[in-house]
Amino acid sequence: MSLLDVSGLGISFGGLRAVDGVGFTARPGEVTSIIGPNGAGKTTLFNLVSGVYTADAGFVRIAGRDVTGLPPHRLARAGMARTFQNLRVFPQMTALENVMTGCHMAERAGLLAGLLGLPGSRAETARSREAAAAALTRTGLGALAGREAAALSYGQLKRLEIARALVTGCSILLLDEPAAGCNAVETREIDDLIQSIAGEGRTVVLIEHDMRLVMRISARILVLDQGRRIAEGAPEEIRENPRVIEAYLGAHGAAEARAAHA
Ligand SMILES: Nc1ncnc2c1ncn2[C@@H]1O[C@H](COP(=O)(O)OP(=O)(O)OP(=O)(O)O)[C@@H](O)[C@H]1O
Repeated sequence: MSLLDVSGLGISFGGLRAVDGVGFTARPGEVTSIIGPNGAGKTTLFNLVSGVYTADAGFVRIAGRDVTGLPPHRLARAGMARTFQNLRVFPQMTALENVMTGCHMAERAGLLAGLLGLPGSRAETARSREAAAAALTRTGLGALAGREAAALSYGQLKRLEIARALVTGCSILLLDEPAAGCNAVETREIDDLIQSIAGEGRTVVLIEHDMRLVMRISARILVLDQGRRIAEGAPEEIRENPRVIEAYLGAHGAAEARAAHA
Protein backbone atom coordinates (compact mmCIF):
# COMPACT_ATOMS: atom_id res chain seq x y z
CA MET A 1 0.00 0.00 0.00
CA SER A 2 1.23 3.48 -0.81
CA LEU A 3 1.75 5.98 2.00
CA LEU A 4 2.17 9.00 -0.25
CA ASP A 5 -0.39 9.44 -2.99
CA VAL A 6 0.04 12.34 -5.42
CA SER A 7 -2.38 12.95 -8.25
CA GLY A 8 -2.78 15.48 -11.07
CA LEU A 9 -0.57 18.20 -9.53
CA GLY A 10 -0.08 21.32 -11.58
CA ILE A 11 1.39 24.82 -11.43
CA SER A 12 2.22 27.55 -13.94
CA PHE A 13 4.82 30.28 -13.82
CA GLY A 14 3.63 33.00 -16.17
CA GLY A 15 2.94 31.18 -19.43
CA LEU A 16 5.00 28.13 -18.49
CA ARG A 17 3.20 25.00 -17.25
CA ALA A 18 6.11 23.84 -15.08
CA VAL A 19 4.22 20.81 -13.70
CA ASP A 20 1.23 19.55 -15.60
CA GLY A 21 -1.07 16.91 -14.13
CA VAL A 22 1.66 14.81 -12.50
CA GLY A 23 0.90 11.97 -10.11
CA PHE A 24 2.78 9.12 -8.46
CA THR A 25 2.58 6.90 -5.42
CA ALA A 26 5.32 5.97 -3.00
CA ARG A 27 5.42 3.04 -0.60
CA PRO A 28 7.01 2.45 2.79
CA GLY A 29 10.33 0.62 2.69
CA GLU A 30 10.99 1.68 -0.89
CA VAL A 31 12.89 4.37 -2.77
CA THR A 32 10.79 6.04 -5.47
CA SER A 33 12.89 8.20 -7.77
CA ILE A 34 11.98 11.15 -9.96
CA ILE A 35 14.22 11.72 -12.94
CA GLY A 36 14.16 13.84 -16.09
CA PRO A 37 16.31 16.30 -18.02
CA ASN A 38 17.18 19.75 -16.63
CA GLY A 39 14.08 21.91 -16.27
CA ALA A 40 11.71 18.91 -16.45
CA GLY A 41 9.88 20.05 -13.31
CA LYS A 42 11.31 17.70 -10.67
CA THR A 43 12.11 20.29 -8.00
CA THR A 44 8.87 22.14 -8.71
CA LEU A 45 6.99 18.86 -8.15
CA PHE A 46 8.82 18.47 -4.82
CA ASN A 47 7.91 22.05 -3.93
CA LEU A 48 4.25 21.28 -4.62
CA VAL A 49 4.27 18.03 -2.64
CA SER A 50 6.12 19.57 0.31
CA GLY A 51 3.94 22.68 0.58
CA VAL A 52 6.55 25.19 -0.59
CA TYR A 53 4.36 26.03 -3.62
CA THR A 54 0.57 25.88 -3.83
CA ALA A 55 -0.74 23.67 -6.62
CA ASP A 56 -3.51 24.99 -8.86
CA ALA A 57 -4.65 21.42 -9.57
CA GLY A 58 -4.40 17.96 -8.03
CA PHE A 59 -3.99 16.60 -4.54
CA VAL A 60 -1.51 15.09 -2.10
CA ARG A 61 -2.54 12.43 0.38
CA ILE A 62 -0.62 10.88 3.23
CA ALA A 63 -2.10 7.54 4.32
CA GLY A 64 -5.34 8.54 2.66
CA ARG A 65 -5.55 11.92 4.41
CA ASP A 66 -5.78 14.96 2.16
CA VAL A 67 -2.83 17.24 2.95
CA THR A 68 -2.93 19.30 -0.25
CA GLY A 69 -1.77 22.87 0.31
CA LEU A 70 -0.67 22.39 3.93
CA PRO A 71 2.39 24.46 4.82
CA PRO A 72 5.70 22.63 5.43
CA HIS A 73 5.47 22.68 9.27
CA ARG A 74 2.00 21.08 9.17
CA LEU A 75 3.29 18.49 6.71
CA ALA A 76 6.19 17.82 9.09
CA ARG A 77 3.64 16.95 11.77
CA ALA A 78 1.89 14.69 9.27
CA GLY A 79 5.22 12.87 8.81
CA MET A 80 6.81 14.49 5.76
CA ALA A 81 10.29 16.03 5.68
CA ARG A 82 12.58 17.07 2.85
CA THR A 83 16.03 18.25 1.93
CA PHE A 84 16.86 20.92 -0.63
CA GLN A 85 19.07 20.85 -3.70
CA ASN A 86 21.33 23.59 -2.31
CA LEU A 87 22.86 23.30 1.13
CA ARG A 88 20.87 25.14 3.79
CA VAL A 89 23.17 24.87 6.76
CA PHE A 90 24.14 27.52 9.30
CA PRO A 91 27.95 27.52 8.97
CA GLN A 92 28.70 29.07 12.39
CA MET A 93 26.49 26.61 14.27
CA THR A 94 27.63 23.13 15.29
CA ALA A 95 26.41 20.04 13.49
CA LEU A 96 24.22 19.27 16.52
CA GLU A 97 22.68 22.75 16.57
CA ASN A 98 21.99 22.57 12.84
CA VAL A 99 20.11 19.31 13.27
CA MET A 100 18.25 20.73 16.29
CA THR A 101 16.74 23.38 14.01
CA GLY A 102 14.96 20.48 12.29
CA CYS A 103 13.34 19.37 15.57
CA HIS A 104 11.50 22.63 15.84
CA MET A 105 9.75 21.99 12.52
CA ALA A 106 7.68 19.26 14.08
CA GLU A 107 7.38 20.56 17.64
CA ARG A 108 4.40 22.34 19.00
CA ALA A 109 6.22 25.04 20.95
CA GLY A 110 8.59 25.75 18.08
CA LEU A 111 11.80 27.63 17.73
CA LEU A 112 10.46 30.96 18.99
CA ALA A 113 9.34 29.50 22.32
CA GLY A 114 12.78 27.96 22.72
CA LEU A 115 14.50 31.25 22.00
CA LEU A 116 12.24 33.10 24.43
CA GLY A 117 12.79 30.47 27.11
CA LEU A 118 9.05 29.91 27.55
CA PRO A 119 7.85 27.26 30.07
CA GLY A 120 8.28 23.76 28.79
CA SER A 121 10.78 24.84 26.19
CA ARG A 122 13.79 23.77 28.29
CA ALA A 123 12.57 20.16 28.47
CA GLU A 124 11.81 20.33 24.77
CA THR A 125 15.32 21.61 24.04
CA ALA A 126 16.79 18.68 26.00
CA ARG A 127 14.63 16.29 23.98
CA SER A 128 15.68 18.00 20.75
CA ARG A 129 19.34 17.69 21.71
CA GLU A 130 18.94 13.97 22.32
CA ALA A 131 17.01 13.42 19.09
CA ALA A 132 19.55 15.48 17.10
CA ALA A 133 22.45 13.44 18.55
CA ALA A 134 20.65 10.23 17.55
CA ALA A 135 20.03 11.55 14.02
CA LEU A 136 23.70 12.47 13.67
CA THR A 137 24.73 8.98 14.77
CA ARG A 138 22.20 7.53 12.33
CA THR A 139 23.83 9.42 9.44
CA GLY A 140 27.39 8.53 10.49
CA LEU A 141 28.17 11.98 11.89
CA GLY A 142 27.96 11.18 15.62
CA ALA A 143 31.60 12.02 16.26
CA LEU A 144 31.20 15.45 14.63
CA ALA A 145 28.25 16.68 16.72
CA GLY A 146 30.23 19.50 18.34
CA ARG A 147 32.03 20.62 15.21
CA GLU A 148 31.07 23.81 13.40
CA ALA A 149 29.27 23.12 10.15
CA ALA A 150 31.81 25.33 8.36
CA ALA A 151 34.48 22.73 9.16
CA LEU A 152 32.59 19.78 7.66
CA SER A 153 33.28 18.34 4.21
CA TYR A 154 30.71 18.69 1.45
CA GLY A 155 29.64 15.05 1.73
CA GLN A 156 29.26 15.43 5.50
CA LEU A 157 27.09 18.52 4.99
CA LYS A 158 24.83 16.62 2.61
CA ARG A 159 24.40 13.94 5.30
CA LEU A 160 23.84 16.65 7.91
CA GLU A 161 20.86 17.82 5.88
CA ILE A 162 19.47 14.30 5.83
CA ALA A 163 19.95 14.15 9.62
CA ARG A 164 18.01 17.41 9.98
CA ALA A 165 15.12 15.92 8.02
CA LEU A 166 15.23 12.60 9.91
CA VAL A 167 15.10 14.29 13.30
CA THR A 168 11.50 15.29 12.63
CA GLY A 169 10.66 11.58 12.95
CA CYS A 170 9.35 11.61 9.38
CA SER A 171 7.80 8.58 7.76
CA ILE A 172 8.13 10.21 4.33
CA LEU A 173 11.47 11.68 3.28
CA LEU A 174 11.88 13.74 0.09
CA LEU A 175 15.52 14.07 -1.00
CA ASP A 176 16.39 16.60 -3.70
CA GLU A 177 19.69 15.57 -5.27
CA PRO A 178 21.31 14.33 -2.05
CA ALA A 179 24.51 13.26 -3.84
CA ALA A 180 24.90 16.28 -6.15
CA GLY A 181 28.45 17.58 -6.08
CA CYS A 182 29.70 14.60 -4.07
CA ASN A 183 32.69 12.51 -5.08
CA ALA A 184 32.40 8.75 -5.72
CA VAL A 185 33.10 7.76 -2.10
CA GLU A 186 30.64 10.30 -0.66
CA THR A 187 28.02 9.25 -3.21
CA ARG A 188 28.41 5.62 -2.14
CA GLU A 189 27.98 6.59 1.53
CA ILE A 190 24.83 8.56 0.75
CA ASP A 191 23.56 5.73 -1.43
CA ASP A 192 24.00 3.27 1.49
CA LEU A 193 22.37 5.73 3.89
CA ILE A 194 19.32 6.21 1.66
CA GLN A 195 18.89 2.48 1.28
CA SER A 196 19.13 1.91 5.01
CA ILE A 197 16.62 4.72 5.69
CA ALA A 198 14.15 3.04 3.33
CA GLY A 199 15.06 -0.28 4.97
CA GLU A 200 13.71 1.10 8.25
CA GLY A 201 10.29 1.22 6.60
CA ARG A 202 10.32 4.90 5.64
CA THR A 203 8.95 6.10 2.33
CA VAL A 204 11.78 7.75 0.40
CA VAL A 205 11.27 9.91 -2.68
CA LEU A 206 14.45 10.87 -4.46
CA ILE A 207 15.37 13.37 -7.17
CA GLU A 208 18.71 12.36 -8.58
CA HIS A 209 20.75 12.88 -11.74
CA ASP A 210 23.20 10.07 -11.03
CA MET A 211 21.55 7.38 -13.14
CA ARG A 212 23.63 4.54 -11.75
CA LEU A 213 22.57 5.43 -8.23
CA VAL A 214 18.93 5.73 -9.29
CA MET A 215 18.93 2.38 -11.07
CA ARG A 216 20.62 0.68 -8.12
CA ILE A 217 18.42 1.82 -5.29
CA SER A 218 14.96 2.61 -6.72
CA ALA A 219 11.95 0.32 -6.58
CA ARG A 220 10.00 2.64 -8.92
CA ILE A 221 11.04 5.52 -11.16
CA LEU A 222 8.91 8.40 -12.40
CA VAL A 223 10.22 10.23 -15.46
CA LEU A 224 9.29 13.83 -16.18
CA ASP A 225 9.89 15.87 -19.29
CA GLN A 226 8.68 19.45 -19.82
CA GLY A 227 6.42 19.25 -16.78
CA ARG A 228 4.71 16.02 -17.77
CA ARG A 229 5.02 12.41 -16.73
CA ILE A 230 6.42 10.47 -19.69
CA ALA A 231 7.05 7.13 -17.99
CA GLU A 232 6.77 5.28 -14.71
CA GLY A 233 7.97 1.84 -13.77
CA ALA A 234 10.68 -0.40 -12.38
CA PRO A 235 14.32 0.51 -13.22
CA GLU A 236 14.64 -2.17 -15.90
CA GLU A 237 11.52 -0.89 -17.71
CA ILE A 238 12.70 2.72 -17.53
CA ARG A 239 16.16 1.90 -18.80
CA GLU A 240 14.69 0.41 -21.99
CA ASN A 241 11.90 2.94 -22.51
CA PRO A 242 12.33 4.72 -25.91
CA ARG A 243 10.53 7.89 -24.71
CA VAL A 244 12.91 8.17 -21.78
CA ILE A 245 15.97 7.65 -23.95
CA GLU A 246 14.69 10.27 -26.36
CA ALA A 247 13.99 12.78 -23.58
CA TYR A 248 17.58 12.48 -22.41
CA LEU A 249 19.36 12.20 -25.72
CA GLY A 250 16.96 13.99 -28.09
CA ALA A 251 15.45 12.17 -31.08
CA HIS A 252 18.75 12.30 -32.99
CA GLY A 253 20.83 11.01 -30.06
CA ALA A 254 18.33 8.21 -29.37
CA ALA A 255 18.56 7.04 -33.01
CA GLU A 256 22.36 7.10 -32.79
CA ALA A 257 22.28 5.13 -29.52
CA ARG A 258 19.99 2.52 -31.12
CA ALA A 259 22.28 2.28 -34.13
CA ALA A 260 25.32 1.86 -31.88
CA HIS A 261 23.59 -1.04 -30.07
CA ALA A 262 22.47 -2.73 -33.31
N1 LIG B 1 9.79 30.05 -9.03
C1 LIG B 1 9.81 29.93 -10.36
N2 LIG B 1 9.44 30.95 -11.16
C2 LIG B 1 9.46 30.83 -12.52
N3 LIG B 1 9.82 29.71 -13.15
C3 LIG B 1 10.20 28.65 -12.40
C4 LIG B 1 10.21 28.70 -10.98
N4 LIG B 1 10.63 27.49 -10.51
C5 LIG B 1 10.87 26.73 -11.61
N5 LIG B 1 10.60 27.42 -12.72
C6 LIG B 1 10.70 26.90 -14.11
O1 LIG B 1 9.96 25.69 -14.14
C7 LIG B 1 10.64 24.70 -14.94
C8 LIG B 1 10.93 23.48 -14.11
O2 LIG B 1 11.97 23.79 -13.18
P1 LIG B 1 12.49 22.77 -12.09
O3 LIG B 1 13.52 23.48 -11.28
O4 LIG B 1 11.35 22.18 -11.38
O5 LIG B 1 13.16 21.65 -13.00
P2 LIG B 1 14.09 20.43 -12.55
O6 LIG B 1 13.59 19.24 -13.29
O7 LIG B 1 14.15 20.34 -11.07
O8 LIG B 1 15.49 20.88 -13.15
P3 LIG B 1 17.01 20.60 -12.65
O9 LIG B 1 17.28 19.16 -12.94
O10 LIG B 1 17.81 21.50 -13.52
O11 LIG B 1 17.08 20.94 -11.19
C9 LIG B 1 11.89 25.39 -15.49
O12 LIG B 1 11.60 25.86 -16.77
C10 LIG B 1 12.12 26.52 -14.52
O13 LIG B 1 12.79 27.59 -15.14
